[in-house]
Amino acid sequence: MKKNKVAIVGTGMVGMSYAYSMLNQGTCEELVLIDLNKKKAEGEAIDLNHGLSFAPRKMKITAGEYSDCSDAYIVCITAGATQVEGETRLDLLHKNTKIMKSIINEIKKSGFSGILLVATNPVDIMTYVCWKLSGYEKSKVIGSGTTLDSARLRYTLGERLDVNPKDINSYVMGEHGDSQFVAWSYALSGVQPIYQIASRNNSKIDFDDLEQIEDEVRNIAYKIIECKKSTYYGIGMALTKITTAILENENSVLTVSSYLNGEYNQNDVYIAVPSIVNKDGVREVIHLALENTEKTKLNNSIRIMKENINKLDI
Ligand SMILES: NC(=O)C1=CN([C@@H]2O[C@H](COP(=O)(O)OP(=O)(O)OC[C@H]3O[C@@H](n4cnc5c(N)ncnc54)[C@H](O)[C@@H]3O)[C@@H](O)[C@H]2O)C=CC1
Ligand SMILES: CC(=O)C(=O)O
Repeated sequence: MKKNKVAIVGTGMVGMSYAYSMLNQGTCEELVLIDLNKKKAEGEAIDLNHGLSFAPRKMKITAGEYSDCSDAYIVCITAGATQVEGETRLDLLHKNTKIMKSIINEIKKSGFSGILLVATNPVDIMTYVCWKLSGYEKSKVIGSGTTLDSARLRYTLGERLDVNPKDINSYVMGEHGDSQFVAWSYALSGVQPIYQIASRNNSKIDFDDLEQIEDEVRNIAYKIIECKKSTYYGIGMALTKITTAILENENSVLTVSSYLNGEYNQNDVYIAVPSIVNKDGVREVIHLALENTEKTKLNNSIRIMKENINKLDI
C-alpha cells in the first residue's frame, strides 16, 4: 500500500472540489480519478495537472481504473445521484445503494485494503451499505457524516459571536440530514460554554438564537441547492480534512459517520458522533454523556437510519 495515495470514485462536483482542495493543500502525493464517465475523469486530471506549478507540493494526478485502487491508502466514494430541489438526502436511498453495489464490487476486486471514505448521500446509510458489502473492518470504513454540518455550525456561531470559527468547538451529531442536532451541552466558544454565553444578559446570542442557528445549519444545504443546484466546496474541504487526519495520523476529533458497537447504547449502525481519526481510520468513538433531550435526538436519528437500512436488499 502506498502511504500517500488517494483514489476518488466519482469525478463530479463533490469529487473534483475535494481533488482541487487536496491539490491546493498538498494533501497527498498520488491522486487517481475514477468515474463511469472516463472522458470526464481524463479531462479533470489534465486540468488539475495544469495547476501543479502553483501547488505546494509535487503530485502525480491521473485518470484511472478500479485496479488503481489496489495500493491506495484511501479510496473516497463521491459518485452518485444528487438531490434536486424538494428532495431530501433520504430520497436518494435506492438509487445510490444500487450505485454503491457496483462500485464496491469493483473496489473489492482490485484487492484494496486501505481506508474507505464515503461521501455519497444519504451518507450514513451509504457508509453502512459500503461496509456491509465490502466486509472491510468497521473502523476502516468511514462516512463524512456531519463533518460539513459541524463546519457550518462553527462558521455560523463564529459570525454571531465574532470569534474565529476555528476556536468554536461545537458539534453537529446524528444523521447528515433532517434529524441532525447540535450537542449544545458540549458546545464551547474557545473555553466558554455556549449555554453560559447565551444565558448572560446583553450577550450577542440568546437561547432563541441557538435554536435558530441549529435550524439554519440543518437546512442550509436546501438553500444552496435552491440557489445553485448542488453543494460542493464545503464538502470538498471537509473530505480534505478527514483525508489529512488519516494520512498524517493526526488523531483529530471529527464528527465522521462511525460504526457504533455499544457506544450510546446502540449497535449495528453508522451515525455521526465525535470520533478520533488517524492512520487506522476511526481509532475511537467518543461516547459523550449527552443530556436526555440530546439522547432522544440521537436515538431518533438512529431509528431513521435503521428503518431505511431495513428497506434495502444488502
Ligand atoms: N456527505 C456530504 O456532506 C455531501 C454529499 N454530497 C453527495 O455527493 C454525491 C455526489 O454529488 P455531486 O458530485 O454533486 O454529483 P455529480 O452529479 O456532480 O457527480 C456524480 C458523479 O458520479 C459519477 N457516477 C455515477 N455513477 C457512477 C458509478 N456507478 N461509478 C462511477 N462513477 C459514477 C457520475 O458520472 C458523476 O461524475 C451526491 O450523492 C451528493 O448528495 C453532496 C454534498 C455534501
Ligand atoms: C448536499 C449535502 O448533503 C450538503 O450540502 O449537506
